[in-house]
Amino acid sequence: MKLKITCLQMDIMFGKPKKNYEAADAMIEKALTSNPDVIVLPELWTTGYDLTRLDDIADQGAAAALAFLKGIAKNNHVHLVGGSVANKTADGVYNTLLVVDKNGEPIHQYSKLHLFKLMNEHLYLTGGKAKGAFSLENRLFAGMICYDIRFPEWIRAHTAEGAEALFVVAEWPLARLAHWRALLIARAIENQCYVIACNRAGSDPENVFAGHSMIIDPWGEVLAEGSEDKEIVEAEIDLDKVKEVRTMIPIFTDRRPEFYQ
Ligand SMILES: NC(=O)CCC(=O)C(=O)O
Repeated sequence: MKLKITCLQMDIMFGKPKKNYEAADAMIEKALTSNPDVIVLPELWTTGYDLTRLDDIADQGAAAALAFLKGIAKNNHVHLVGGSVANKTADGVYNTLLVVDKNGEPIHQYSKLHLFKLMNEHLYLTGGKAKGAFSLENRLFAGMICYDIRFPEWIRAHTAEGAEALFVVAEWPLARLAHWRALLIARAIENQCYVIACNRAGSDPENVFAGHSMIIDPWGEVLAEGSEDKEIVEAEIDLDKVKEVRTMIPIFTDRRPEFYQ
């Protein structure tokens, strides 16, 4: 089964949701001209890392982001891995990834499990408590958020249950670009899955971000990679290749988890 994937490597205006909705809308309009099956947005794309102002700018129950994504998905018949947003709830603000299918139905939410202390997430955000697997077109995927890719056991918990592609939404700084590339390629090779990673471009008061959104196949080949600038990164993936690679080198049957604890 083939899917055309488009990553929106947006620049994100610090703490300016209205401007970011306008920017996303314009970029989606452009991306739709190549008829993608799935459009992916980056991490915290409505607010950026303006964490000290979350009381004012976080999205109550992710309602505004969901309304926006639902409209785009339904009007254009396109699936959206709608990045993540600062999601204000009764028990705290979560960094929540949103998935809306091409009928405009919100089918999945995943809140970032591992909070990144170097960017003060632990001071302002609440860590998620549930897994990131979801089903689309009858195939199993997993959604992950940025720092999560440093936890191979967390990714494996999803691929061992059958996830064939990993969507990673991110605000990954340029200072650690080498880690970003190596970790994503390693996660693809060791899990024999597609990795579709959408990072932001641009900068905020603390960081310059890396861009370099990547689409990697289950053999570890990079199918598409962005530059450091704002751009659209696209590739076609063929999910049948996952089975091919998993049959050639059968790590999921050869692994011996009973010895791993
Ligand atoms: N937004 C993030 O989670 C950044 C993670 C990161 O930069 C890292 O090095 O890990």
